Amino acid sequence: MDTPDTLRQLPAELLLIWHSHRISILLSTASLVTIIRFTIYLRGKREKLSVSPIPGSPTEKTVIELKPEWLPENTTLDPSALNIDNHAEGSTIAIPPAGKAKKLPRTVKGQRLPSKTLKPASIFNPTTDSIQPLIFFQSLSGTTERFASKYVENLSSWISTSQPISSLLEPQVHDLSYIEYDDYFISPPKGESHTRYFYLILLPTYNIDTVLSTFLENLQETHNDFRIDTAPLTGLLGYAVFGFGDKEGWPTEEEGFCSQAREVDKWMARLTGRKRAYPLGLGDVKMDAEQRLEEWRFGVQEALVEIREGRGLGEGVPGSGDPAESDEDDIDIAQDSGSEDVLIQSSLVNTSISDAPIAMDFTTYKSTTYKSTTSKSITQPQEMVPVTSPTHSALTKQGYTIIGSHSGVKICRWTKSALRGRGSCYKYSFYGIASHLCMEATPSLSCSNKCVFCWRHGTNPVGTTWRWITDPPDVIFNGITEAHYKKIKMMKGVPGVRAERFAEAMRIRHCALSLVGEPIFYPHINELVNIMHRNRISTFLVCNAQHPAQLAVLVPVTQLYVSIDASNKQSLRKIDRPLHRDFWERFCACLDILRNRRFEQRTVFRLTLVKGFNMAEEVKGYADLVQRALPGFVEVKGVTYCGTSAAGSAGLTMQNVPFYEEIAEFVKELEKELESRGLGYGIAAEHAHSCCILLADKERFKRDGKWVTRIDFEKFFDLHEGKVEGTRKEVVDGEEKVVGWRPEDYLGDDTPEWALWGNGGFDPRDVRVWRKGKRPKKEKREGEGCVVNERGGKKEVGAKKGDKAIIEI
Ligand SMILES: Cc1cc2nc3c(=O)[nH]c(=O)nc-3n(C[C@H](O)[C@H](O)[C@H](O)COP(=O)(O)O)c2cc1C
Ligand code: SF4
Repeated sequence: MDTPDTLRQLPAELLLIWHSHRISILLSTASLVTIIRFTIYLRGKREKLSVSPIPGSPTEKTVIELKPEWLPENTTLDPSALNIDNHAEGSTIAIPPAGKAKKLPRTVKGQRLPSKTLKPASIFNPTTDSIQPLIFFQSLSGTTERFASKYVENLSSWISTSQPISSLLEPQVHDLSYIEYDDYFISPPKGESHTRYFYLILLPTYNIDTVLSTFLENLQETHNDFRIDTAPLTGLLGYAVFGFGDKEGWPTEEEGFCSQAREVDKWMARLTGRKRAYPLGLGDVKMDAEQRLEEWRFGVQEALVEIREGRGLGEGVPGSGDPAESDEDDIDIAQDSGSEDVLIQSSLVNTSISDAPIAMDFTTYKSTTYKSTTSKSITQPQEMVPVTSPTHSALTKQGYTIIGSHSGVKICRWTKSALRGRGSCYKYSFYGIASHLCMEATPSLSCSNKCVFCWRHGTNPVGTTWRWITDPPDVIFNGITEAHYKKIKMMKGVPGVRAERFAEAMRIRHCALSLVGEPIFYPHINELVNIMHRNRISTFLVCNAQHPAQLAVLVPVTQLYVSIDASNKQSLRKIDRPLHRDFWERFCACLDILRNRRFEQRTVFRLTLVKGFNMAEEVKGYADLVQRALPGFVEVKGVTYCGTSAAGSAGLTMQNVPFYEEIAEFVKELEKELESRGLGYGIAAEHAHSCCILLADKERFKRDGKWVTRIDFEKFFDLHEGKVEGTRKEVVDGEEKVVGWRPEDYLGDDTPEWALWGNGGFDPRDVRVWRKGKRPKKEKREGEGCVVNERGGKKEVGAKKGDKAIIEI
């Protein structure tokens, strides 16, 4: 009978317990719920963080459907045939095109550029004249004298074995302490009628008054003497100067390293009317003088051969200045693009789109014929940029060399800057690419977008399909490298070019396949990339995310870029003005392919921010795209004003150019947004001079807590050649096997301190040069990583109309 009573009393008991303990019960329940929720959150976060794990084990891949219309015109896609190195593209399945009619094989027509005959130097007649090298030196304590006599010995022995001996005479040596300056430095010596002189000057530096100071004064006086021509030594065949100094006491050029040799080089340029035959060589007597002098000797010998063969000093950089040259001379000609993204106002590119000679809008890609702007039906493949076309001459005037009929190469302004020791582009700070070792080229001048900030689409062809006569990859490779070397050689007389960098530049180490147009448009891009790798040239390839079929089968490059010009469909349409109707689907497919292939190569998003177009309110959108493709890196750059009518008609003005602080702010927000989604990206490095900031995947590109964004290029080539085994594994026939390498296999050195976020990104070993009147009154750091220059209190960071770069080096 007890039980019913107890049951009856239970509600009252429970009520009593509730009343007396309700606070502790409520508190305990709340704590328990919090603990459970927190644990779930933490787990979720850990799981999310591992979306980009280091793949020790097989990685999942999604099947991406390639639509038939995405496949290149006149081709059928056979990924396995193109899968030259057995990389893992098999899992990015390219579904064969349903019902795509087989066409006849594409016509491949190689075309070698007709070699331009160089004008013989008027002053030297190779059949009748001979070259007399005169070696001048000055030495106070004997070091330069010793180097000079060794130099003469080596040069003489080279001359004695070089053919024809008759045209190159045995060198004569003169100690500057014992000659009459007027015999040699007011006019060339009066010798035999067919003897022409070539001066080589070897000098130490003394920051005290010595006989060297007298020599320098003499050169200066001769130049300024109103009775004498300002360039009385133009009759010389050429000259070259080598300086000896001591870095222990004078560590940098700014602090006086070899300053007198630099002065003499400058005065000789004026007196000879710019007859510098080889860049100024500099050697540290306690370190590398011997090696530098040997390199310089080889360079001088090459110059002598050129003269002997009637080619003079080469063509030189057009417009490299007037005879009154100085260090402030700017070698960049007005229409020099500077780099892939630095855009400069130029009348040359101020061509309206409607005037573009062969702009073709293939929005009806299914048709078998297409119409040019002249409405003429064309059924046969044509040359993309025929030699006779206005496009060819416009691009040539802008400094491009056109190879065959659809490839181009151009020397970028950073390459020139690095040759002069004035700093490399951001790719040096981030990845270790020294700009003087880098070639910028494209195998396709044509593109399928008409981006508002691209100044080239006024002159370069556009189209959605490849319907041109196709040049073979070896012809392109030979053509672009030859043209690049020729352009480098043209720099040898430019003031400030350093002999050792000039010598190094004669071996291309890197290729930026990004110049203009769309490189993966070229049907043999894989073979071209393989030729580069075989020649141990690294490849940085930038594509516009409009060609998923080609991207799916691209062989792994050293670093693969996708331009992310907007975060959503509307914005992308406005910015890129794509020719493809299904541009957004193509774009998304490319992101999925990039995700699938992120363990085969380093993948990068390149964001170009345009204020008022693709910046405000788009952080979340960009984060969505990063989450979708999981690139290893995100490079964020500010657009630079291009000033073309195309840009103007798209409503782009100077107001659209973001300040560096705005870019930095954007990047910080993006980092926060990615972090909130559990994606482990952090701000790794910056290059304030080109308004560029790098975000990287912390899980993959940090080692022992330090950023490792740099690349071990030699290791990359060794992996490519199979000298070293990679560590990328996949399940093949039910078994886990090594199938290739992964980006982690060719990580380089730690990112240098000066390149890290917050330190500006300028290599302290280079010399920072400001154009006249442009040096900021004050340079200060505002917040983390933002460099703000103040000129008269006005902030001037970012590009500005008429400026090649606001923060110059
Ligand atoms: C008093 C003095 C001043 C010097 N000043 C400089 C200088 O300003 N910059 C430099 O690079 N080296 C400087 N040096 C280093 C010399 O250029 C270097 O030792 C050179 O090899 C000397 O050459 P010589 O033995 O042929 O005279 C200086 C050396 C001395 C003794
Ligand atoms: S990557 Fe090469 S081509 Fe591009 S800007 Fe730098 S140096 Fe020039």
